[in-house]
Amino acid sequence: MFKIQTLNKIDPDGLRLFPLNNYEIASEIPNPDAIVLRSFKMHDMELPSSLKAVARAGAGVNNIPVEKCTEKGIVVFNTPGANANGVKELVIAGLLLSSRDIIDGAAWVKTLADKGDEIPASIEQGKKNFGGQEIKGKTLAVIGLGAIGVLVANAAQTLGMNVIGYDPYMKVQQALKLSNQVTWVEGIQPILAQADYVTLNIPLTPETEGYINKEKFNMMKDGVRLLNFARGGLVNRSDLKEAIAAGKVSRYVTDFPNEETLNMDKVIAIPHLGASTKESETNCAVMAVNQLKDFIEDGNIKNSVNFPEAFMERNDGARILIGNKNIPNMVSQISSALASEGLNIDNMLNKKRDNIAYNIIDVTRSKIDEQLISKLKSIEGVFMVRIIQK
Ligand SMILES: NC(=O)C1=CN([C@@H]2O[C@H](COP(=O)(O)OP(=O)(O)OC[C@H]3O[C@@H](n4cnc5c(N)ncnc54)[C@H](O)[C@@H]3O)[C@@H](O)[C@H]2O)C=CC1
Ligand SMILES: O=C(O)CCC(=O)C(=O)O
Repeated sequence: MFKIQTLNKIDPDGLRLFPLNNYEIASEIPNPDAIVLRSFKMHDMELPSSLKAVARAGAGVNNIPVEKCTEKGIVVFNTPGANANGVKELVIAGLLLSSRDIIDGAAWVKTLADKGDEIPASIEQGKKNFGGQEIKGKTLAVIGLGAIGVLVANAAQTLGMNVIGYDPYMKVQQALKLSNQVTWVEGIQPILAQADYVTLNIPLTPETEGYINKEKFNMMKDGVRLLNFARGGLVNRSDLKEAIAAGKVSRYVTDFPNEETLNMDKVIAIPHLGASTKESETNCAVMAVNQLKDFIEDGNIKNSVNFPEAFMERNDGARILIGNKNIPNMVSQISSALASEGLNIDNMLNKKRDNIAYNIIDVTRSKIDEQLISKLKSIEGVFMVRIIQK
């Protein structure tokens, strides 16, 4: 029986893919084999020694101690692109909310509820206070052309915006999806200088923390509208406050408000709703669960943020999974250890990512003595060993 701990509410259409005869799923469960979560912050959590994998039903992994997981041989997955359409639609809503005074206007019109027959005339009289501008013909800078950024760029372009994009690390598969009407800009200064609207669609990492700061605000046009559906920590709050007070930023739309931004003028705050649609929640849960099952049952890895991609068809024998430092002479030491137990390697995959390597080894024997685990773990550089018996 595999034990799965859920740290957030996970869409049932995903969870039901775990066959109940083989999996136990609960929000509190001792010695879990794997964790599935959304935005729960794991940084202060003790990682149980039983834990083999963490699956983020979503894109951002800044709530997971990825480095610590890697050291402990815990594979961390996310679900690239699975909620991108949900976020794209909210970013488009954010573009419109920042352009038309829909929120204030809708709140004001409610105050007329007891005015009876005077309501139509009051509306016509008062609506001048809630005017706006159209997005057509305006320039939108998309910072980060990943799953969400590309969808936002393409959609905004079809709404008549002049769309420019910036992403020094853009993947080929994303480039192929980007409309040829979107202009690629090489530097951050030239893209910010042209934009009437800026949307942030990059991950929060130690490198991007406080990415939008005084220096970047100074590169922007006066009255720019800034949309942040990525993470609150990307924007330096005190610099934002100054930029709003100086009229540099005319609207800040954020899916990640906090005490400071909620108390700032010109801020449109949304309670992290980017991926809160049935479609996105199901897509993320289904992808997370399928990836997790494939890893737990067969050791295959797809869409991990810390381990290499690895897939090997199984034979009729047992499977050995080994994580080790990416240093010379590991494969030969591992092979010798297996040979010393009389095990015959039938098939083997060795994949590398940065400073780690991951091996899937199928042997001809269907049952292996579990003491092989400690033998393999005693090899210097090996940090994870698992045996999947047939
Ligand atoms: N509001 C919400 O509910 C959601 C928010 N997000 C946030 O949006 C972020 C992006 O999501 P996806 O597009 O799915 O991820 P992704 O990984 O497909 O795209 C991120 C892109 O940002 C680029 N990038 C990284 N650093 C950059 C930099 N310094 N300058 C310019 N580009 C940079 C990468 O090359 C990549 O193309 C996530 O990391 C997450 O924080 C994601 C999903 C839902
Ligand atoms: O699961 C959620 O609602 C959060 C989605 C998100 O922020 C992400 O996927 O990075």
